[in-house]
Amino acid sequence: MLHDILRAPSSSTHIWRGVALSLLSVVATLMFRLARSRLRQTSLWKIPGPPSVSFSTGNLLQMFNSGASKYHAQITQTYGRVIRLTGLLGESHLVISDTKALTNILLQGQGVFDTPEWVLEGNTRIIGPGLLSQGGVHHRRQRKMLQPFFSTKHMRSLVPLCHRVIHQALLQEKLADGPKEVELLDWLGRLALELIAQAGMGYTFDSLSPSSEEHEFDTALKEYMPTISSINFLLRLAPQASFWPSWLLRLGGTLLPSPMLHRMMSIADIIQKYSVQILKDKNALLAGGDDEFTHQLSEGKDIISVLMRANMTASGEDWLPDSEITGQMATFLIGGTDTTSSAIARTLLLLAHHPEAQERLRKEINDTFVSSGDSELDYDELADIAYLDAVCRETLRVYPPVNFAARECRADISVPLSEPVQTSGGAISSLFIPQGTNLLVDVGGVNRDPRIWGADAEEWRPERFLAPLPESVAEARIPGVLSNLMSFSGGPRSCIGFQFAQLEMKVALLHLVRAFRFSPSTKEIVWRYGVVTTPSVEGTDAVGTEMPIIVERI
Ligand code: HEM
Repeated sequence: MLHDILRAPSSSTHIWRGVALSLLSVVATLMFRLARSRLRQTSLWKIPGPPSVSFSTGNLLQMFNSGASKYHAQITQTYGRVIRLTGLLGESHLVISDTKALTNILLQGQGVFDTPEWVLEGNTRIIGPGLLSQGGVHHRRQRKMLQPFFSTKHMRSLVPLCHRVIHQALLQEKLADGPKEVELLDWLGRLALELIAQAGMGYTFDSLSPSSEEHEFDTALKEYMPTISSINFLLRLAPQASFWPSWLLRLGGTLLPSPMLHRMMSIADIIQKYSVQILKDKNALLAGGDDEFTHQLSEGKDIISVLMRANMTASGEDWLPDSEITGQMATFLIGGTDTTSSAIARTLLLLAHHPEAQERLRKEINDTFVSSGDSELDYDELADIAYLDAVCRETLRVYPPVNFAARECRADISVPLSEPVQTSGGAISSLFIPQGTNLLVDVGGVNRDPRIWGADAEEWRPERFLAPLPESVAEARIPGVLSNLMSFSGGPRSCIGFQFAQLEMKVALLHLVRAFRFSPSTKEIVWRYGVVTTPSVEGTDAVGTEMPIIVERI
């Protein structure tokens, strides 16, 4: 048919001829780019890795599905610290847990390794221009501007707010009696949402008041991670559409027969709608004068309020457009909600399965309250509860909520390895990474590496952090922003909220473990692998997340 169109003499077919030629040139360009990138990557073919199971999707379906944690553990065990996976149409991906290579990759600087274009483009379309969507110099500028809000000094000032929000949450009726089975994940999600909304934006969604119905925003946030994980493949095409206007992209998305993509589009709309509404409300407060502004929940000291106030007198490149402020809000809500609720949920479930650890933690918490003599603990008193710190670290080590950090190599480079890797072409002591290669920083691979942590690396044993760690841990020089762990990644793109996340975990566990005893429900909990690992009940649908647990007031 294409042949007929190209040969058709009639002038009425000129348009069709033009369309066909354009299509041909797009396909030819894509084929050329594909061939060039595959040729560039031939040096990676000798790297050990599982055989590809599909010409079109390689190993990606095995690696990125909700039950992939077993596959992930199996390939790490079989192929070691540098693994080649096959991606779309024969593309090579590297999964790396070699700490020397990771130090070079993560700390190298964003000129060489940065978040992949497809992730940045997808985030821009879904979240807006926040920290998770920016690369290179734009990212550095935003990061520098936001960093002071995540400093230890600022964290100290947030402790009273965290206590207050958690007390408010504990007044919620369904946790008041017991023993009874409670779906705790939803509650933890609302808690994490309120904490980041109040501390980061001086705003409340009121999602903790006893009478509040499930807010559409809570639902959207809860479904965000499972939904985005399930459209991973489509997002990889995002850079091809980077020049498309939003309306055309939306039309294309609507026409694609993918219910999960449609759900993602409505989640993005809901997040956008509320971010814009929050900014509008705050602008109204700001217009009411300084008094009104400082009477917000955060007394005007939250990140967004400070940015807005600075914006009033800013000019040139210091001035932030509304889209960047709302993009930042959406970034914090997405980056700081599911991750934290998943970490607290995991810790409580582990404590439910390890009653002796739960008792020990409760005793240490109660002893600290007695010796402090205060009704509330400050930042240093919290930090001094050694077992609480050990429980949080060990949970983040064995069960990191985020399994991978993604990077794309922007220039040909060789990185040194901690130990030689046996390839089909002989042993190599440095790894050549061609430009354009996608990498997965294997967070769990480092955190649970038996050669670093010992033979019991897979075991949850908080006591390991109360004694000196094996020398192999220091020798590994793990490049994580949280010492010895990769759970928050490392380098200029590491988790900016890592101190806040730990503060939230500690304050939540402090009050929950003091007031309630937790034991496992009879329902089997499975942890679904995705951008963030989330709990659900065995046999329920792919985006449903829940964690029933038995709660009893002490
Ligand atoms: C236990 C909870 C959390 C975990 C495990 C976690 C983990 C991570 C990881 C692994 C990354 C990717 C880093 C990379 O690509 O190298 C990240 C990025 C990020 N996280 Fe977290 N996170 C948590 C909580 C939070 C919280 C509470 C916030 C609050 C604002 C937050 C905000 C962010 C942001 C904005 C980024 C992007 C940083 C950038 O690109 O510069 N996270 N997080």
